[in-house]
Amino acid sequence: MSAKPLVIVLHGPSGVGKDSVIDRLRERLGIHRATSSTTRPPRPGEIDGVHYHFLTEPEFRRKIEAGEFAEWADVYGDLKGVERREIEPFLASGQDVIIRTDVQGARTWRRKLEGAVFIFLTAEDREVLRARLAARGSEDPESLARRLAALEEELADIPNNDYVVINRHGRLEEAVDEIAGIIARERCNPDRPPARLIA
Ligand SMILES: Nc1ncnc2c1ncn2[C@@H]1O[C@H](COP(=O)(O)OP(=O)(O)OP(=O)(O)O)[C@@H](O)[C@H]1O
Repeated sequence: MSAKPLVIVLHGPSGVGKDSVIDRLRERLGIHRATSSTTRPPRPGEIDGVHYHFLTEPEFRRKIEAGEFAEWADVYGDLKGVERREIEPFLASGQDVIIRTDVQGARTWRRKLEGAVFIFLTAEDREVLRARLAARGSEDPESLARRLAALEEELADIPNNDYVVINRHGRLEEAVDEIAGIIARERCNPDRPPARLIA
């Protein structure tokens, strides 16, 4: 039996290291990261087609109508989503795809994907996560409260995932090794149906 290409859905609390892990997996395994599309304007340094596909709202809505989005949502007034072209052609050519998302997105992807592997990335404990949020957030207590609530919502989703990986402080490479191992194993898992988007 030949190995089947995989879709990995990676999520976890803000600041836990999702982008860092994905960057290393791309370097090591050549996995394709599904680039999201958004209607928000690019921030300084962000490149169209690399960090996001930046679309106007009419363009985004036209693509929704045309069925081009695998998943999309209105996030505080900005439209965000992942187009099918970021997933299907890669699977067709035998390449693995990794999707970075949040807990809301993970819920949607569970309905939209068959055969995907859901990985929750977290830190050593809740206190590390809370401290990280407090350190990088604004002083605005409302925004910190919103971040802490989002953290609890992420953590409550842990049991709905296939794997939980801990990204320990200063030990990024160990988390990357662990995920690379999961990918190698799941590619050959005879019980997992081939990854596909549910139309
Ligand atoms: N194992 C680790 N040890 C120490 N620092 C780390 C580790 N993993 C990531 N970091 C650092 O933590 C910060 C946040 O990482 P990153 O941006 O990858 O997180 P994220 O989950 O993608 O965040 P967000 O969800 O907010 O976009 C970065 O400065 C990164 O270099």
